[in-house]
Amino acid sequence: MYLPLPTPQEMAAWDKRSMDDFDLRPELLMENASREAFSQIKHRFADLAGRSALLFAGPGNNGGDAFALARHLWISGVKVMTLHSKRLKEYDGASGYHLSVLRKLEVPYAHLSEYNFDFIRDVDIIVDGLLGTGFTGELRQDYVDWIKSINKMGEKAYVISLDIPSGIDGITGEPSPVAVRADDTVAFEEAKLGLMQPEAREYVGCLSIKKIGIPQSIKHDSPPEHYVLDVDILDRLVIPRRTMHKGEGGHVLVLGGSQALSGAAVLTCLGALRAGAGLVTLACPADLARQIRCGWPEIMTIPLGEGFDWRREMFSQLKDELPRFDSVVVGPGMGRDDDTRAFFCDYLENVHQRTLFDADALYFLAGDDSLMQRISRSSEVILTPHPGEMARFFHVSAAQINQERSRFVREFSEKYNVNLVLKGASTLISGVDRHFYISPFATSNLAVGGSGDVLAGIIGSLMAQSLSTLDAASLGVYWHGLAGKDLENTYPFRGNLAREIADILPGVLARYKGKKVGDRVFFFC
Ligand SMILES: NC(=O)C1=CN([C@@H]2O[C@H](COP(=O)(O)OP(=O)(O)OC[C@H]3O[C@@H](n4cnc5c(N)ncnc54)[C@H](OP(=O)(O)O)[C@@H]3O)[C@@H](O)[C@H]2O)[C@@H](O)CC1
Ligand SMILES: Nc1ncnc2c1ncn2[C@@H]1O[C@H](COP(=O)(O)OP(=O)(O)O)[C@@H](O)[C@H]1O
Ligand SMILES: [K+]
Repeated sequence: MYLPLPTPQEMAAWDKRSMDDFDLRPELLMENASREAFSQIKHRFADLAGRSALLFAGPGNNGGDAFALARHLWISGVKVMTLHSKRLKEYDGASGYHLSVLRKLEVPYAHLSEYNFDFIRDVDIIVDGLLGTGFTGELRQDYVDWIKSINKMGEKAYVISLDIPSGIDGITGEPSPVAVRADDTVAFEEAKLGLMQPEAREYVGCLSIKKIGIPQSIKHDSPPEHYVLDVDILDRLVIPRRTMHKGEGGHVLVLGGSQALSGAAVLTCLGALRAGAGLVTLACPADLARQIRCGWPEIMTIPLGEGFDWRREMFSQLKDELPRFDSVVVGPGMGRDDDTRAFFCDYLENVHQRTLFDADALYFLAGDDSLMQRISRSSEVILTPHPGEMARFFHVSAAQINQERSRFVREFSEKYNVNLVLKGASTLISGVDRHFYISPFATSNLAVGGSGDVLAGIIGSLMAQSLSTLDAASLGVYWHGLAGKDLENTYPFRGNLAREIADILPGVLARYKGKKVGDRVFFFC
């Protein structure tokens, strides 16, 4: 459901406790790690005997993993060359141990700085064991050159990165300034946070997570701050009873739409209906409601006042009706003028406890901290900004938000203590439980106008179906991402409509719910 995403520091603490409290020797963990990488290579190459492999072993334990792996490949008949970054006598600890076994087996090795890559013609397998979670800062120049050589050879050869592609920052996922482009990355024990950041996507290749024997209790006692959403989050949706009635599917109220932007509110309603809400009602200015009713018979309407514009007085018409709804989505296509703002302020005075704030509602909230104070510390509300909307809360640019997504989300959560979804590739969710949940999906098929409106409807629908707000957000973001990913098959060059994201939701659920994905992070390759 939620797979741990430790930072390098959190991972190092788990490693240390394995040794200190359980006497698990690092040589053993390294052996387990190398065996897992070995089985991944065997998965790619049916017959290993006679193949050639070039292993890059860095100065730390990541290099030790490469030494242990070199032994497995050698024993399987692979022509192995191990390239080490520091002098042999400088290796100690677990890496030194695995190196010594390798030397006894007389596996060929050479010092990286003395090795001439010009002589390499064809190599089948390249193992990247240069740098793992101990990498910090900017790569030194010799590493930049080695990584560039790996990537050059990798145009033809298969490249596997141990734990993390060398050069990728374990927290931000950024190449610093270059990084290995792997076909496969085998993350040991858990995927590290950086691997799930959008910046790392083009380097990681197919990511698998392989256990190496860290005791469960250690992870339980010191849980990480971040998690990635996993496919079994879909199991939160139970198969509906055959005898259910529509009221049991939840009733969502959408407050949105304006003359210029009626489509946004309709898309939110469609998202809610396709995500299984039994009833969806759109409340909007009367003339708009009349138009929408003609085109969308499934959407019920509450026509407010007269004309096409929002007015403060319209709220009195709605106030007494609010309790009959199971959730409210406010903001899509609502507009930003003063009268609309006045209506919104009145809504905030009487806010439904299960409210999702999106689009123009976020615009109003970001512009006036006193409005935010009215909903802060409400554990069942949720805000779903895209980076541009988030930027308004912090008076920075969207680019600045994207550079430090986790930091801004953390600051926001600490200040207001509400649930938050920061949209975009690798959407980030923070719950009032103070944990962070990252979506595994980056797909351009979701980058289309109206896609966020659909997401608001999905989450609103799940909130109405009695899921906790955090589960509704996590499941909604995953389901929406899965739909986008699925659309890649039909529309590899994009061109899908936002409406189609909503329309395929039930089919996507039927196809992927309960699907076993083993230890691979679904859809990452
Ligand atoms: N611990 C365990 O039990 C297990 C750990 N495991 C494995 O160990 C990995 C973590 O190992 P680790 O901590 O030794 O770090 P790792 O990334 O190999 O090397 C760090 C060294 O890199 C260097 N360096 C740093 N920054 C640099 C830069 N900017 N530019 C250039 N060089 C730079 C610096 O060395 P320096 O040359 O400066 O002495 C530093 O000392 C982990 O990812 C997993 O694969 C598994 O075997 C399972 C058991
Ligand atoms: N490259 C991408 N990868 C994954 N999801 C994306 C990507 N681009 C956009 N999305 C998702 O699509 C939706 C876009 O929402 P938003 O920007 O609010 O659009 P709109 O206002 O037009 O509805 C969000 O859920 C966002 O996370
Ligand atoms: K590596």
